[in-house]
Amino acid sequence: MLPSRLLRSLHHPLRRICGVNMSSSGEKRLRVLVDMDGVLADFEGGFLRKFRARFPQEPFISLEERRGFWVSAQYGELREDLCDKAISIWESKDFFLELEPLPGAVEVVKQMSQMENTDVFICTSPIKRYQHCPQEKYAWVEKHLGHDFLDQVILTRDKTLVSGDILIDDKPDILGVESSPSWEHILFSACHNLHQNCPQRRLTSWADDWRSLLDSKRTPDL
Ligand SMILES: Cc1cn([C@H]2C[C@H](O)[C@@H](COP(=O)(O)O)O2)c(=O)[nH]c1=O
Ligand SMILES: [Mg+2]
Repeated sequence: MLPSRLLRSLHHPLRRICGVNMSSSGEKRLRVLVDMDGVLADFEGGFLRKFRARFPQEPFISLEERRGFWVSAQYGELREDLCDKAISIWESKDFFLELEPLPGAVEVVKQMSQMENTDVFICTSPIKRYQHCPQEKYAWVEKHLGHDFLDQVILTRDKTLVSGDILIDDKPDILGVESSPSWEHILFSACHNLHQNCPQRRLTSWADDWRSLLDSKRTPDL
């Protein structure tokens, strides 16, 4: 790796060849990956509302009682057939599109993406039943963040393959084929992970100090 002062004097394509993501002013750019379900979009709230509306006679799990990432698993433990009933909710048309943004999420992502030397990408996993979900995820981003933001959407079922400095995600275990992902996983607090003692640094909500978190990952200009 070349010293950053030397890299700054190089032309842009060479900087890229050297594998360093630098701005024209010579500072290293921070790449932030932001998850969607449970971080930007209220998956848990949207699920519970639609589950109760569709299956009013069935037992349900309140948000306070949620434990573990997989909604389907906890419903299956409650009663075996409830697992498939839960899955049928997020496989339905308009489920992903109609999710409400979590408080502050849209405003923060807009602010973050306007920060100097900061690139923000939405990194989200679609379900395998693809009839509605992938298209609705794009439509959600367009609706809440605008058409231009579609350039910054990454749909993948393996986030370990995506390079970045930070991944803000509510899933405590993010696994894939890459055993050593480039990003630091910042755990976004959600009803299902509140009671878990996880090793990651947390962002407790979008009212938390996300700016300091980003700054802690910026490398000082040498
Ligand atoms: C809770 C839960 C979620 N899913 C699906 C729904 C989303 O497509 C992904 C989560 O995506 P993220 O990028 O990790 O936020 O998982 C599911 O299939 N089963 C569940 O119980
Ligand atoms: Mg998530």
